[in-house]
Amino acid sequence: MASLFGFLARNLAILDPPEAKPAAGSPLRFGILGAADIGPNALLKPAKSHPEAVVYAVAARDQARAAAYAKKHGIEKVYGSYQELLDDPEVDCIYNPLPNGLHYEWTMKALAAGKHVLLEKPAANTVEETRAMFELAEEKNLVLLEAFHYRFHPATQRVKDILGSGEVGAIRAIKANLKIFDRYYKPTDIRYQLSLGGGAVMDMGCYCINIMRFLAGLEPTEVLGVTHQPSPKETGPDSALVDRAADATFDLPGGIIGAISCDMAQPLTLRNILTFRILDFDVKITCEKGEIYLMNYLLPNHYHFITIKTADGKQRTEKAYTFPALGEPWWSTYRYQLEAFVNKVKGRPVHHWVSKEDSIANMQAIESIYTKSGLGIRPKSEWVFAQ
Ligand SMILES: NC(=O)C1=CN([C@@H]2O[C@H](COP(=O)(O)OP(=O)(O)OC[C@H]3O[C@@H](n4cnc5c(N)ncnc54)[C@H](OP(=O)(O)O)[C@@H]3O)[C@@H](O)[C@H]2O)C=CC1
Ligand SMILES: O=C1OC[C@@H](O)[C@H](O)[C@H]1O
Repeated sequence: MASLFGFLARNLAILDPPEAKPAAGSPLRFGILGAADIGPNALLKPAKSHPEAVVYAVAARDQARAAAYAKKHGIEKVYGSYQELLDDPEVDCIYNPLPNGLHYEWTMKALAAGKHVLLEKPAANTVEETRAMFELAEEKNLVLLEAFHYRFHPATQRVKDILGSGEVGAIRAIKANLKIFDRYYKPTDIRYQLSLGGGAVMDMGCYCINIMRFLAGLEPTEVLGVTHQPSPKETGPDSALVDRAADATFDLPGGIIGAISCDMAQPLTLRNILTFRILDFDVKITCEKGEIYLMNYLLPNHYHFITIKTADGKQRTEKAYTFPALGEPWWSTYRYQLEAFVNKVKGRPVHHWVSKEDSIANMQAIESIYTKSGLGIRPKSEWVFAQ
């Protein structure tokens, strides 16, 4: 009963977080590029409970759309073009949730305008673009973070700590899944458009790859095999080049085998429903002296569990919603991420981070899968950076 109450209380607070009292000094003013669907969960709600973050402006290609979004979410300033927002000197930080294929262009423009950037995953369409963005951020002494929000949550870090403790011994294999059911995304969704950087490996596989690399603490040396399903024909002329779903296996140093499985439209068959395959956000780490399983690594703030099986046949379950000295049970992955982002911009220590090298290596693994599958890497931006 107590845990049911905890679940409900936590999830109600995630939906409508308590408002923080503004801290003394000037808050960081964020501007959002695009009236994006993910904006409320990834930034607007987390900022509400952050004493030093304010979402001050939004820009959309259509000013009326930006105005409607601003009204709905209580955003002060509205722009009818992304560049106008970047030109606003009142904006300190940009949140870039544009389609993947536009990440590079608008992140480069934001950095060139002197703004820190919280950039949605995957960082860009290619490794080359990813590297260029991070190099410009370094050159300009600005913060750039690829928004792998799940990495900032205590549950993810707890799994990493258990692995590091030696309790279950060395890792032998990691299998990460991320699947969502059919009809969750419409055929017109950005995720199905090749020119916008579509594909399951880009959209969902990027998380599977990221958690595999993070937990192993190693980079894959080779893609051993890939299978993929093309997107439905009604998604557009490039559907054959846009993976609706993909499975890949990797060789990691030390003989570790990594496997990922992602699907943007898992068929709603009775078998898939009964075997819990239609919503699958889990990771299993098989080790020399046991096994760890994390159910829901993507959004563990809503609900998750970590099962630890040891060689002596014992099994226990853990949950981690807060760090010993940071967070509230209702803090979402995005709220933990915002905490780190604000601290980084303010020059303070951060509890966790996703580095430049990490983002480049993740993109490298994505490219390796697309190359091995024969689909080819996603098209690089036609926009050319001229400083
Ligand atoms: N961290 C997370 O949990 C999540 C991350 N994401 C990532 O965020 C990004 C956006 O995803 P999501 O919010 O679902 O996307 P949306 O479909 O809401 O698109 C985001 C914005 O892209 C803009 N846009 C610009 N050019 C185009 C174009 N040619 N076609 C369509 N849209 C365009 C639109 O802006 P305008 O308003 O100006 O028209 C739109 O508001 C992706 O990179 C995705 O991977 C998505 C979901 C969850
Ligand atoms: O968090 C997420 O999960 C589902 C994906 O399709 C989305 O883009 C993403 O970032």
